Amino acid sequence: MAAAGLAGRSARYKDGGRGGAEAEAERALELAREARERGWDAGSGMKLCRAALGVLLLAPLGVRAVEPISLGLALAGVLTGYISYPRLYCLFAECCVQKPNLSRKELQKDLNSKLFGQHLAKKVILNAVSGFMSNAKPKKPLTLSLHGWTGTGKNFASKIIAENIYEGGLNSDYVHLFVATLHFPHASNVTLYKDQLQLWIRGNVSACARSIFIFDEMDKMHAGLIDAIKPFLDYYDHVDGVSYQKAIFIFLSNAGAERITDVALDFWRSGKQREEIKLKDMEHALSVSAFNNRNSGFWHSSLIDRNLIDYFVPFLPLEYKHLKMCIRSEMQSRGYEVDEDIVTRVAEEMTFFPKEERIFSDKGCKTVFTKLDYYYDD
Ligand SMILES: Nc1ncnc2c1ncn2[C@@H]1O[C@H](COP(=O)(O)OP(=O)(O)OP(=O)(O)O)[C@@H](O)[C@H]1O
Repeated sequence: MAAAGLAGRSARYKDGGRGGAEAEAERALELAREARERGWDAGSGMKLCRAALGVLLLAPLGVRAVEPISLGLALAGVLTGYISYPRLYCLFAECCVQKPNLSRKELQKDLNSKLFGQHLAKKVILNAVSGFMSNAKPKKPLTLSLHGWTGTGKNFASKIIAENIYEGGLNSDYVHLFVATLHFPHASNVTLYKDQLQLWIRGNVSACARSIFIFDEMDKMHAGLIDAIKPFLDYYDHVDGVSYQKAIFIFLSNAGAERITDVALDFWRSGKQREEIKLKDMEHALSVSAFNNRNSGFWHSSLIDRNLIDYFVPFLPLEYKHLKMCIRSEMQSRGYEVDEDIVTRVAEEMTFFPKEERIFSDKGCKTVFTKLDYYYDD
């Protein structure tokens, strides 16, 4: 039906008399508008508009030499094909909701094979993200707050989530990363940042409802700034005509890392496996410590107060055996054969805490890769 309607529209244009590249561009724009009305996302609409612009730009380069009706037919055919078969279009260009049915299995496989020593984070992320993505009408956006010691995989886990939703992962047009010290450096500009943040998020969610926003260094964000996005995270169907319910917000922070370490240390000292640690052993404590920590971007934040964060996800400090796993994985990704002797030597160069027991790496897996360079410097 849709294809017939659009084909009919372009057939009528053929007799319209103007011909030429301008008219083709107009037709393409009209098709783009119609595609948008039919519920296509704005990102794809924009790309169709760009296609129209392309025709206009090609005109002076001799495209006019092509017989206008054939050109029109070809262009309309391609555009109609794109509109009738969005997936076809998405084979060639990035689309909003590129993988509409996120594969729970793929996400699970990625988390299991890539993220080491984080049984709690894996479980929460898998259930939260796959459940949210399979819900056609979520009541609010998904909000995850990832907490833990440096180098334990918070950014890495966000990358895995992004890659399972958009092929471009963190480089996708629909995934946006904010780093507190880079994007919001000056305390005196908080009011300005609040306005900019709202505008940026509103613009991007209007273009793609399934946008992903990652806020790194939440513990360095000026208090109060993050509250600017509270209306977008709440249970509203629309805010000023825009629905935020399909977006994903991920907050990363070191706040609460001491609390997580204390629990992990208690388990270790009492001879229990770290895999026995349950989410309930930490989740509440994490939200309280983020809320009460003056140095946290969540300090007295209404996002916590109003229960708008869906999950507080603890990242456990990494042990010697996890560092070895990171090193092996890096060797494989560089195409080297795993050399256990080098793995051990690199892992032993790292420093561990607490001083007496030396259990947890104080930089997580963060610097093991540069240390590896030393052994392959030939
Ligand atoms: N648990 C882990 N499993 C596998 N690799 C990891 C893990 N933690 C860290 N890494 C590796 O170390 C790199 C740095 O980790 P990442 O940036 O995710 O740490 P982070 O927790 O975000 O640290 P920070 O709080 O300092 O920002 C990752 O890109 C990844 O390669």
